[in-house]
Amino acid sequence: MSDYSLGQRWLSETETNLGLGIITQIDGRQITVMFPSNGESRIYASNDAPLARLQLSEGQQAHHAEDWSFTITEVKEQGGLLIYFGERLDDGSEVMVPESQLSHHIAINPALTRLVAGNADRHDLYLLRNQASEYYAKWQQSEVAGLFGARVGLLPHQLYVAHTVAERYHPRVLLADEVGLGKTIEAGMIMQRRLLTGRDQRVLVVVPESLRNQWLVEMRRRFALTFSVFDDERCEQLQDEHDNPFFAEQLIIVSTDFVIQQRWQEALLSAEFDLLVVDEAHHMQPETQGYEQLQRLSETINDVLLLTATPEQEGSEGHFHRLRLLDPNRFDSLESFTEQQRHYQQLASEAEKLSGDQLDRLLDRHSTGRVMFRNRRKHVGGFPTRHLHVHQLPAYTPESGEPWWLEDPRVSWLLEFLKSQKPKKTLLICHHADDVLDLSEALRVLAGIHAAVFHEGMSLLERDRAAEFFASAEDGSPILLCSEIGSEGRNFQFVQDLVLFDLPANPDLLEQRIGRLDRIGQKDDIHIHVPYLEESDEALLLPWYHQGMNAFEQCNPVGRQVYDEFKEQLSKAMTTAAELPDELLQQTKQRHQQLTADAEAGRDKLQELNACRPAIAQQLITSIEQQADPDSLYDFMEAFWDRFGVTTEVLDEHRLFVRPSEHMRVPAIPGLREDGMTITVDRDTALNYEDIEFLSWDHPHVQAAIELLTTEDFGSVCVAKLQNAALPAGAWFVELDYVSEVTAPRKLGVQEYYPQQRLRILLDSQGRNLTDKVPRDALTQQATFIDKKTARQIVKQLRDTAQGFIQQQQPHADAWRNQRITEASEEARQQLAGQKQRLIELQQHNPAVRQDEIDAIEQRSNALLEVMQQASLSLFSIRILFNQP
Ligand SMILES: Nc1ncnc2c1ncn2[C@@H]1O[C@H](COP(=O)(O)OP(=O)(O)OP(=O)(O)O)[C@@H](O)[C@H]1O
Repeated sequence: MSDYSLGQRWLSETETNLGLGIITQIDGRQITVMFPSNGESRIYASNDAPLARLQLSEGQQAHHAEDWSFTITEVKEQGGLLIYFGERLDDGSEVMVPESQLSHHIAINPALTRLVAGNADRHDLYLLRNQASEYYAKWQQSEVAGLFGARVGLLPHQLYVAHTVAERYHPRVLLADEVGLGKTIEAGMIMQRRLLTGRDQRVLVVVPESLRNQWLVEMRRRFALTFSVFDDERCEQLQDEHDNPFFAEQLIIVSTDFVIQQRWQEALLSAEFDLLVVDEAHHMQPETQGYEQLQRLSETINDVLLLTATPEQEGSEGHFHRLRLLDPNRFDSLESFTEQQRHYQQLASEAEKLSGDQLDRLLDRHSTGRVMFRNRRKHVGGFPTRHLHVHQLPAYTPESGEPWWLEDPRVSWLLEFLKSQKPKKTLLICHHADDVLDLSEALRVLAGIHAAVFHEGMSLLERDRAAEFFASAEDGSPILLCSEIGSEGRNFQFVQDLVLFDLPANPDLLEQRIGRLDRIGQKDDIHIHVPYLEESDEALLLPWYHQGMNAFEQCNPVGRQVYDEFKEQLSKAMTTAAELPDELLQQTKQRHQQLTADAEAGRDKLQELNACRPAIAQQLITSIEQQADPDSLYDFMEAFWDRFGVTTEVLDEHRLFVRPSEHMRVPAIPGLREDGMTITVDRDTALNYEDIEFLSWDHPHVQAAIELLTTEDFGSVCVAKLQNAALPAGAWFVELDYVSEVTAPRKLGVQEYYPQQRLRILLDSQGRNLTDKVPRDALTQQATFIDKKTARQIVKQLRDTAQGFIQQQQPHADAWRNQRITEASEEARQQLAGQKQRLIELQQHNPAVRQDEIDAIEQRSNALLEVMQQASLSLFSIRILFNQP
């Protein structure tokens, strides 16, 4: 008598992806099975059909074709058909479901489906799948996920800032490290961690036009982040296809001028960016269009990073307003902010006695605390010495009609200087673009030198080409002539000689100019040359800076304050005197010393306490170094490439070439270029060879490999052989891996509290739980390959018993999941209560703290607790180990 009846549900053993089929015809020696998932039918010989009957049991969950689920309480058979009795999950009502009414989407887990269908993969694919899942869980839970993959040296101050800021639910901070300490790198790291962990998805970067390309290149080169530059032309083109052109990309760079012109204001405001980054933010001055636009953007975008090395370059009021833009509750009045600054010294001595949360609270309440991070060279260390070389030259009176450069003694000095410099390179900065053009003409006419130039009259492309021409070691230009736009943000640390052809009156601008050379990556001492004419402005400014403030050879954090106090006297002296009056010099000196001492004991001390906590920074570095584990990463990827048909060719100890082959298991793997790519897992090699891929757990190709292995079926069921003489022949074990995770809108940031969780259960052939007694690795070491045919036979022989065991374990797995939910909920509740408390405390001092912000924390907490209750539990993989000594 045939086992088959019309209406029975069967799985195809060879094509489990067809879902659950239904017998629609039994015709002598043939049966027809229809698969509703794609409407196709298959005809099989009834004596040899590769089919497995789906028989669910008591306690299991099943899914009805009308899209509801139920828990089976009883199973009966009637005329060859199974009838399931049970309780609906949604309304608790009792139901009776003939098997023909089951959904074709198999409600049970894919691993179990494959087991039932008698399918098994190779042991190595199973191991790879489990490794991928373990690595993913580890990565998700790592406090440094997203910080592995940047092509940078691991510098404590940068990692501390990046980690602290990226951790916040909605970070809004001013990154104000001194010039050249790596604010762009910090911003990149914050972005990377937030993008990879799903906290942010859409980023808008606003930078001065002169830095647009540098940002683009730096983000690609250091972080493998591909930004798109948007300008008028690009937006106009995109307007045809998109109502809002900014939705065309996720990572966008625009220039500050683009934002200021306001043409795209409404589109920018409604483009749903998660993170706004503004470089050289000191230019955004209150009561300007730029500031207003920035303010509006910062009101609609939750996460904001403002970057400036000289926060007070345009005055302290502007600084206050930018802080206010970040946290209007904390910085509600200029008067109280100014008043607070008067007490910084007292605060600093109190703060020095505190640590951890107590310190944070104090800094938060009474200084720029949470909102501003300023690291200083002095504390970072390792910077080269700066040397000043002054060259006094006679004044001259221009003769009418002649170009000035024919007579100006600074030009002849420059020619001699360049001769003596060969083959070293020189950067020259002066204020005006006109002077740059004239000097370029002078060098060409008088000495046949082709100078690279960089000024606001050039297109962006021309500027970047000029910078490249200058940087080229073999045939590049010996000098780059820059107007003031080259004095901010650019990277020229491969140069050691800076000529200041004129001097700015603002000390912060001077610091910015020197910062082009004095930045991370500068390996040698720096030489600053100031050729100046007697009786010129520079003849006064030079001693004012040098003797008055030592501003050339040292960083000058109080320069702007000194300038504010003396600018009128200085400007008057420049119009009336040939030399700096001694009295003014002495006053400047005294005041500078005093302000420096005050700042050291007050403002700077507080900033230092906030900007980097060395023990935490060191811990982050240790975590990255330990968890990066390049050897395991390499082994894992090598096994992956091998199983998925990617060819590899060893180039040297640290470099490997990988390329898709014709025998790929899947058509394409994200992050792997079609024409192949050279990779390394070694950080130093990645820093030395910028054109090769730095593979880390953060890299898109590694992430794609992990996703492929864990979300598809590869390796979900396997059979392996044990050869253990201490055990009877035929003894067997089943090892189950469960995964629990929460699906929720990414912005809720649920993985912070409930990352993917894993549970392992090992049972022997009597169903006894041996999980704690026999670790996974011990079994893996003894396990050997079994051929596919034997594996299938074993699966078919054991699947019913194994299924029964799995069913028995369900309550245990459920209890484990519930425990995880309870723990994660408690952690979320406590942490969010702390955040709420901070705002409530602030509100007591500052009525501007809005109730809706406090409510927002409460709402997030409630939403998190709710979604975590829905954490899924799935059987991720099944391994059967069969003893054949
Ligand atoms: N951790 C690092 N590893 C390698 N290079 C780094 C690192 N940090 C910074 N750099 C390099 O040092 C230079 C200065 O960094 P960056 O441009 O981020 O500084 P910045 O503080 O933004 O400068 P500025 O104040 O001039 O705007 C850049 O060339 C950058 O690539």
